Amino acid sequence: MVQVGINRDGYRVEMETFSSIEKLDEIESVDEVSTDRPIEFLNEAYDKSDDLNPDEEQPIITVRSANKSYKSIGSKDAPKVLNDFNMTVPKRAIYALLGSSGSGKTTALSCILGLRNLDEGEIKVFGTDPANVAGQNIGYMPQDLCLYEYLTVVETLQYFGQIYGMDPSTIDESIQFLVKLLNLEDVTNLASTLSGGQKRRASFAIALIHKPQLLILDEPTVGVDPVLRERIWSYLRSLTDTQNVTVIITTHYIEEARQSHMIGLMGNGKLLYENAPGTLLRQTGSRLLADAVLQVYQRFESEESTGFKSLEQGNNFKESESGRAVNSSQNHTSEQRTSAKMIFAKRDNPNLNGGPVSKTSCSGDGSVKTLLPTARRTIGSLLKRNFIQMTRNPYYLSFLLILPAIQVLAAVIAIGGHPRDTNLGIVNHELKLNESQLASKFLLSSCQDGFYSCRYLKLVPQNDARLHFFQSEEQAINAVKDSSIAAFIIFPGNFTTHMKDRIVFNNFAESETLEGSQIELRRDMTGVKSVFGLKFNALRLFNIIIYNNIMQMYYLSYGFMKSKYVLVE
Ligand SMILES: Nc1ncnc2c1ncn2[C@@H]1O[C@H](COP(=O)(O)OP(=O)(O)OP(=O)(O)O)[C@@H](O)[C@H]1O
Repeated sequence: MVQVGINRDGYRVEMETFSSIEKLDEIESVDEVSTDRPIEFLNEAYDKSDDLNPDEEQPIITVRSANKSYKSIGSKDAPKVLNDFNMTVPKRAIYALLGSSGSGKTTALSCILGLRNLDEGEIKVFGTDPANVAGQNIGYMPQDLCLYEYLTVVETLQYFGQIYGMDPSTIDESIQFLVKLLNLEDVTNLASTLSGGQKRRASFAIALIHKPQLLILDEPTVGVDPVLRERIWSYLRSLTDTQNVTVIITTHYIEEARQSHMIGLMGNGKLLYENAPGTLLRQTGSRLLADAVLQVYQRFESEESTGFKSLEQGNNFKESESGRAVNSSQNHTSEQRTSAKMIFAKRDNPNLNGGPVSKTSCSGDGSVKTLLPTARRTIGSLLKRNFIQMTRNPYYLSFLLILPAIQVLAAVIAIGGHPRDTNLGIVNHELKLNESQLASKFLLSSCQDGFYSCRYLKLVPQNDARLHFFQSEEQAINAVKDSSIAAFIIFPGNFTTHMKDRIVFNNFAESETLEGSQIELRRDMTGVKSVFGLKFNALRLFNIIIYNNIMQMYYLSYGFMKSKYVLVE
């Protein structure tokens, strides 16, 4: 089948179209185009939309009275981006959504995809809420490209194929086809090195890779040369004609929308007109779709400024048999009808706007048995993608490698490491040291092992702490204040006796016993670094002495220590 298009110089070009993967080989010579016929031939060749027969019985998407605004924090009255927006996309149709920049096309598409929620209104996709539609059934090409910088085009396509649960041979087959279709020559190049047009084509390929039932394409032909653009449209037509696919496409190239089955014109968040492009051409008496669309907008603007007019008042569009007004649907509410501003002709085909919607079956039955392999594949492909990305990005990789070292360093700087040569005070009420003993620097060797406090202190490694004995807590606090010691430990009088009682009576021990079997660590919190380490160390020693010497025998748990802090100003 010969398809006719227009080249950059306004000349007619011809090329063969194809409708399936098998036929792709036949159209490899897309460069062999004829440029010898002027633009006049174009209109006739393009104007095929009325011959098309999308399955009008089954709208695949219906949008009713949709309202949406982007509310930012603090702003109460954000303008409506979708303002009582209605839309009906028949099954197996190419639906071109046209409108000026900022008219709300992308917003409408993102709501249809379930990426954004409406403020009011209803959207049905495959007869259900968009949130319930399985990803496999939809191919979406966003305006912002969805490529991974450090993956090649092939790897990206493989990744998405796996995510969609395709088997490797089908993925390869699809990739081969899409490479030819979209002239993706440099498929082994990283996405970051592709030109803008190449990136768009790769993004388009991602939307097509899993052969979805519904394609939503946000300006797929931007930056694509006219011959390839024509080829893309031919392919979309073949998908709708032969493979039951439905396409919604946005474009700023109005003439190319002649190849769609339906056009929807958006303005100020409303759908102003919805019909076959051929019908619009007839209604407006235009030869170019751009002229016809312009007339619609002019009419809309004049009605906006003069107030609403009824259809009969000043409608100079020719009526068409199949023409239909977007907002005058019999299925719409009276409020919707009141809000209709642009009415071209009566709607003769009730099937287009409403009726039951068939629900496409999702792949798999949703049971754990079928979900598990899919989940495994998805996790596998995610891991593979992350691994490739990581290994190709030297900065990221080096960061990942040194991250644990940075974390350890930060922890050491913040809380301090193992204490070394810390001056540790001891107030041991068990020993009842007198002034002369303290003055002559009481030595640990004089501490008798019968006291558990002595056993404890003998476990303190000499490198970690130098012990300084004090008679009272006040003396120790003063030492902390003048920085002679960083912390001190208090052993209560009869510590050993209370410890033994506690072990014997366990949960039935009296509060005096519980109090008397605790040691206190008081620390100078102005030097957070060293005292954190001290606490850990003191606890560890306490645990060792108690556990090794006593508790192990009775199978008791430990945790008798409490700490108090001294803040030195
Ligand atoms: N995330 C957002 N937050 C706030 N405002 C937004 C956001 N996205 C879009 N808008 C605003 O909503 C309006 C419609 O944007 P939208 O992208 O839907 O238009 P569009 O018709 O797709 O435009 P274009 O043809 O240029 O892509 C614009 O005024 C835009 O600034």
